[in-house]
Amino acid sequence: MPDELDPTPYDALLLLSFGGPEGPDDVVPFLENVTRGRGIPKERLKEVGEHYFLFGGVSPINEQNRALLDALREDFAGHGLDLPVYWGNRNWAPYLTDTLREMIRDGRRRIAVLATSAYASYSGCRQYRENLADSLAALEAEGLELPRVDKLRHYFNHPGFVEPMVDGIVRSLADLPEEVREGAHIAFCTHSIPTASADTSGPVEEHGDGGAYVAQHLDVARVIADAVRERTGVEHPWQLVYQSRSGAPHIPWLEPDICDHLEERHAAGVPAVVMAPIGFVSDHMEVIYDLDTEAAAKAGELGLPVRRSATVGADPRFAAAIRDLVVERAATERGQDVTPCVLGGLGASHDLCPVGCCPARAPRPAAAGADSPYA
Ligand SMILES: CC1=C(CCC(=O)O)c2cc3nc(cc4[nH]c(cc5[nH]c(cc1n2)c(C)c5CCC(=O)O)c(CCC(=O)O)c4C)C(CCC(=O)O)=C3C
Ligand SMILES: [Fe+2]
Repeated sequence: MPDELDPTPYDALLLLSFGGPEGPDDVVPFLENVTRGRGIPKERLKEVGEHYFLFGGVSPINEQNRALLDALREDFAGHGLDLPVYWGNRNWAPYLTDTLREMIRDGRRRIAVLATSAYASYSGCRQYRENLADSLAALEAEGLELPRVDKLRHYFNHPGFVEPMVDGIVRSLADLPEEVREGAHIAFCTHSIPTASADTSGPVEEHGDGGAYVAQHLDVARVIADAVRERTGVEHPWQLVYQSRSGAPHIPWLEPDICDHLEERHAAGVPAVVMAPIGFVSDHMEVIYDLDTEAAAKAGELGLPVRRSATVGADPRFAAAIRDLVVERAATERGQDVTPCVLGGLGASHDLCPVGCCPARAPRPAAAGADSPYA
């Protein structure tokens, strides 16, 4: 029997994700959920709807979360961590409020929350905390006694998140034709966000332009590029690039876009590019459409060989990293000294988001942070 790991004070883990449509009839209501009050142009929405219809109206994200749940349950059972795992989404069933209601009915009082977003930013952090606050408010209005929810730290620099991505890039390089392999560049890809949200994603005084969002991506990209060099013996030049821009054209978002980057690299004589989607936890629509479909088509037009490396998905090392994050935070909450497991130069990010961290355009209640209205 493995040693028992102590999850005290936690009595459950909640996997908190985005959600996605599971058939053609789900697409429009899903997009309405995503974009409510977000000021996204109608044209952009029609276009994004088409991306989903191209895949039969099914986003892969829910299946991937089910696979991650299986991996987590297997990992916890195999390591003597007795902690039930639940799943709730922001934008599609199972909805967060329904999952939290079920958790309360099951007697869960202190819940660790893992969001399927590895980096700081409004979209990846505070928006999930607002979703938690909204759900808690709804359940309080139903007369239920609220549990305490704690959001686990950003895990972009956890080895269990980084190592599977290194493997994936090494595999993608090996998969390129031999004559272009050595000269290949790596494009580390992540979701573009408005530059104003990037700048406020963590203290600009500390991180400079692009805030914590850009700094965290650059830090992990450097770690991955170094590890790839160690594995292949080749120095592959790299750059952080962006994808999936939405919003109105006059609002500045992070650049360059991956498609422009491929054009620019091709013009500069670069023989091949590996697109490494480090901003995403699994192969969801942003990856299978924006990279595998759109950017791959652009590369095809250019005659530029490209490969897209794997996301962590349900890799057992990622499940083990999540176990580590739970056990680490549990020990911290019990007042013990812990040494967080991290790579790179930034160190472990905060357990508790400080007041005003990654702000929304209009202030709204957000749970699981220093400015939470809940215990
Ligand atoms: C940083 C970030 C992540 C990564 C972190 C994380 O994973 O959380 C992410 C993930 C995701 N984004 C997703 C889908 C969408 N995001 C949209 C819109 C937006 N995303 C934004 C940012 C991010 N998004 C932003 C600033 C907007 C503009 C509107 C707003 O300010 O809110 C829209 C509206 C249409 C469009 O404009 O594209 C859709 C449909 C899906 C599900 C995919 C699937 O179904 O497989 C996932 C995992
Ligand atoms: Fe998004």
